[in-house]
Amino acid sequence: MKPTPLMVDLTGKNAVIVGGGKVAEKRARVLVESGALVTIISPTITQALQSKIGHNTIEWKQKDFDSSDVQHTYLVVIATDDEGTNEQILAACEHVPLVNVASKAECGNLHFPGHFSRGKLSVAVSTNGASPMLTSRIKEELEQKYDEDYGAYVDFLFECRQLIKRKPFASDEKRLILQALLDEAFFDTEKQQELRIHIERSEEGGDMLEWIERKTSGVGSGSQV
Ligand SMILES: C[C@@]1(CC(=O)O)c2cc3[nH]c(cc4nc(cc5[nH]c(cc(n2)[C@H]1CCC(=O)O)[C@@](C)(CC(=O)O)[C@@H]5CCC(=O)O)C(CC(=O)O)=C4CCC(=O)O)c(CCC(=O)O)c3CC(=O)O
Ligand SMILES: NC(=O)C1=CN([C@@H]2O[C@H](COP(=O)(O)OP(=O)(O)OC[C@H]3O[C@@H](n4cnc5c(N)ncnc54)[C@H](O)[C@@H]3O)[C@@H](O)[C@H]2O)C=CC1
Repeated sequence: MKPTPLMVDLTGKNAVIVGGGKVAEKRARVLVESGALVTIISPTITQALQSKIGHNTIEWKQKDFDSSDVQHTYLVVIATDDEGTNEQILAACEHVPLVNVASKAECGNLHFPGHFSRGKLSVAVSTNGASPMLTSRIKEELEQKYDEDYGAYVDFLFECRQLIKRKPFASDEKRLILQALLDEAFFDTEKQQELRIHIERSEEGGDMLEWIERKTSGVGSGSQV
């Protein structure tokens, strides 16, 4: 497998997880959050999974796997603790677009990276299966650096960018303004509010840049976050 990081929309897609253990539990959480319609095929499931059945979008078929379970599905997670069964499931998945093999990741075409979100910011870490523990450590470091408050800051950047896109500024000015918004001064919510108002009123890119320069330590001064 030669992995390519992509963002994928799974809303309303059928996803089958075979196995109901700890790995199935982790994958079910991610898939339900992404809006997929999840079916678990397994004779047993964990307590945590049991508490989710019937709510949101998880269904449980309490049975051993057979090949009809993976017809008409977009994504399959193979996560039983029986290697022979896992191989049999993989053989039945030829037509399935996305397949994750929990016990032998390189046999499928889908990996689950270590991942967290802060509002619109999404951070995913992968070592291409070399060391899940290193992934976990790097993810934890980044979670501390980009803490819970970061989501609101990314929302602010999103809003400003939408406003700036609609302005008649020259494209190089737009670029400089978008870059200047990354100055750490704009972590401050009062300054964010002032800036929003100023962008709304402003018709001149040059003036806008001068105003930002006065509010921050200067465009391109290296204090970007
Ligand atoms: C390919 C991949 C996923 C996939 O797509 O299935 C994969 C594959 C495998 N993991 C295995 C083992 C372990 N995985 C963890 C933990 C995590 N594993 C995660 C991701 C990934 N693991 C993907 C690649 C990520 C990358 O590219 O770096 C994390 C980050 C995210 C998550 O799982 O949600 C999560 C950290 C949670 C967090 O902090 O967020 C631990 C440690 C623990 O549990 O504490 C162990 C035991 C120690 C060890 O073995 O290292 C085995 C062997 C199984 C066996 O022995 O049978 C395989 C199979 C193989 O190696 O082929
Ligand atoms: N990718 C990853 O991050 C990791 C992968 N693994 C691998 O993932 C696999 C699953 O691990 P865990 O969830 O910890 O195992 P587990 O033992 O907690 O759960 C296994 C599940 O498979 C079910 N099962 C067994 N035979 C079945 C069949 N014929 N049809 C349907 N379901 C069946 C069992 O009822 C049970 O619910 C193992 O092969 C393990 O090596 C383990 C740890 C991490």
